[in-house]
Parts: sequence; C-alpha cells; structure tokens
Amino acid sequence: MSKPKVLVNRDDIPTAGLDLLRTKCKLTILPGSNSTREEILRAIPGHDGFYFFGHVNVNTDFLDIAGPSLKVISTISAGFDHLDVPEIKRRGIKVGHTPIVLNAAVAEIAVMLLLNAARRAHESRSLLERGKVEAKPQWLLGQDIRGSTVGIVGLGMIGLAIANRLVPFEVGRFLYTGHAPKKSADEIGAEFVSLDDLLELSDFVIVATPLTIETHGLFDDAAFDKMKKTAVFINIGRGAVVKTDALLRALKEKKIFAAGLDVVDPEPLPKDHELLTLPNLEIVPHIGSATIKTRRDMAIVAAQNITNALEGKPLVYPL
Ligand SMILES: O=CC(=O)O
Repeated sequence: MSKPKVLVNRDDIPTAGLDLLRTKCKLTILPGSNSTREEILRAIPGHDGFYFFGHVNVNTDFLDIAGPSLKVISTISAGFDHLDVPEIKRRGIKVGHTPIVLNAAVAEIAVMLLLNAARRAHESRSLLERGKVEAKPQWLLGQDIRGSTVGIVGLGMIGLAIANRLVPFEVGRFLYTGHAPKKSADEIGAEFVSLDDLLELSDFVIVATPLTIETHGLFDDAAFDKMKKTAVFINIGRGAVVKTDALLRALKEKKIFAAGLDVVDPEPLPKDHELLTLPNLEIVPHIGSATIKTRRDMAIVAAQNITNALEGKPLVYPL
C-alpha cells in the first residue's frame, strides 16, 4: 500500500519532526520558508495531511480547495486562532496542535520580559550606549516583584507555569481572572477576581490567554485607565488581545510604568512603529517557544498528531 501524502509548508522545520513523518508518509515539502497561501493552495489537493508552521489560515476556502483527500492537519503551535476548528471538524478532518511542550519556554520568556520591564533593562542599555550614565541615587529606579501583587489574565497551564516561576521572587499575592475559578490556582494560592479588580489591584498584569472572540481587544483604553500608574503589563498570549494604540497611549502618557511583549498586533511590528521608540517597552518578536529543544518537541508532537490520525489512532493533542 502506498504511503499517505503529507504537505509541509516550509523546509526549515526541525528535522526530528520531518524524519518522523517520513517514516510513515510521503512528504511534499514546499521549498524555503515563505510559501504564499496561493502556493500552499496550489499544492494541497490530493494530500492526506497538512503539517505546518506559521499562521496559515485554514478556513472554508482552504478546505474547499484541499478537497476530500485531506484527513488531518497539525499546526506546529499551541495557539490555533488561525484555524477554523469547528469547520475543519465538521468536515471530519482531524486537527491537532502542540500545547504543553512549550509551557516552560513561554513561561521563561514571560519572566524575562517581566524582569526586564520592571527593571528598565532596555532603557538602561540604551542610556549606557549613548554615554548617558548618571550615578544618582534615584536614577533608573524600577519596580519590585518582592511583596507585589501579580494578576494573571488566563490561568491556564502557561499562566500557572509563569506563576510558579515567580513564587521564588517572593510575590505577595497572586490574582487571576477568567471564565471560572480553577482548582489548579490552589497550587499558588491565587485568588479568583473580576477583570476590573485584577486591573485595579495588580502591580504586574500578565496576559496568558488565547485569542478568542471574548478576549479580542480586551485591553483597550478603559482597561489601561484602570491599572496602577506603577503597573507593569506583560503579554505572552496573543497580540490582538490588546489594542495596540491603547497600549501605545498608556506607555507614552505614563498611565502605566512599562510593558513587556512577546506578541503584538500586527506581527511583525513594522520597524518604524512608534512603540519601538518608547523607553518603557521591552519587546521581542514572538519568540516565546523559540528554544532548540522546545521547537524540536513541537515539531515531533505535530508529526505524531499527523501519523496517529492517519493510522486511525487518537492524536497526541487534538483540538
Ligand atoms: O505562540 C506560540 C504558539 O501558539 O505556539
């Protein structure tokens, strides 16, 4: 029997994932890392699986063009806001993603951003490079984590991983908000509160929620207005949870102390965007899961999603 055919959208995916897929499938790998949607759509008909990295929007149009051979897709990401999951499933196509294996790496980036934003790392470095160091007792003062209130918007596994990593910094109190209280919050003694209370009370506000209809644009001017002037805002969830213009105003007008972003809307942020001129913004270009081990693990898990489905077994992480 011939091997099932799987389309891969780029040739720079960690080889461990591609090698695993090759043991059971015949791969069509699109060359380079910049295949356009049109190129993907031209290639997909006749394939049983689609294995991909990046925000390929798998929606009705995509599925119509892919045709009836498509049985499984797996994104090499935890987030799945680029997938029309109900429509994919309605067509009997299996769909997987790669959560859990990236929790630690994303939590580490969150802690890095939080420390850097609280202690003005970007601003300090920039002053140093410009020869503007001043040995004054009240220069470049930052915010303490010790004794602070940390509010987490979306206490899922990543939110919890971040909180656990902050415990040794002697956080005073953890708050969280979301749909409903969670048993796992007991692990860190976190208190369930409304979003408004969290915004008003927190010294650090950490967004670790996925992008959904409910969270889209959640952080607007009104949200930043409720936060403390000394608050540090961190987003490692999805950029569109925050209205970028509102965040820009909050940072420029010092409504909050600083922000740390792994994600932003749009991505990539244009290099001449005003956000990049602000001293009180720490920003990295969506590299939360970008460690050698994590990206390898993600590639492997996504490959297992595909091979399992094609063998009629449950996916490792189905949606
Ligand atoms: O943002 C990263 C992911 O969703 O994997």
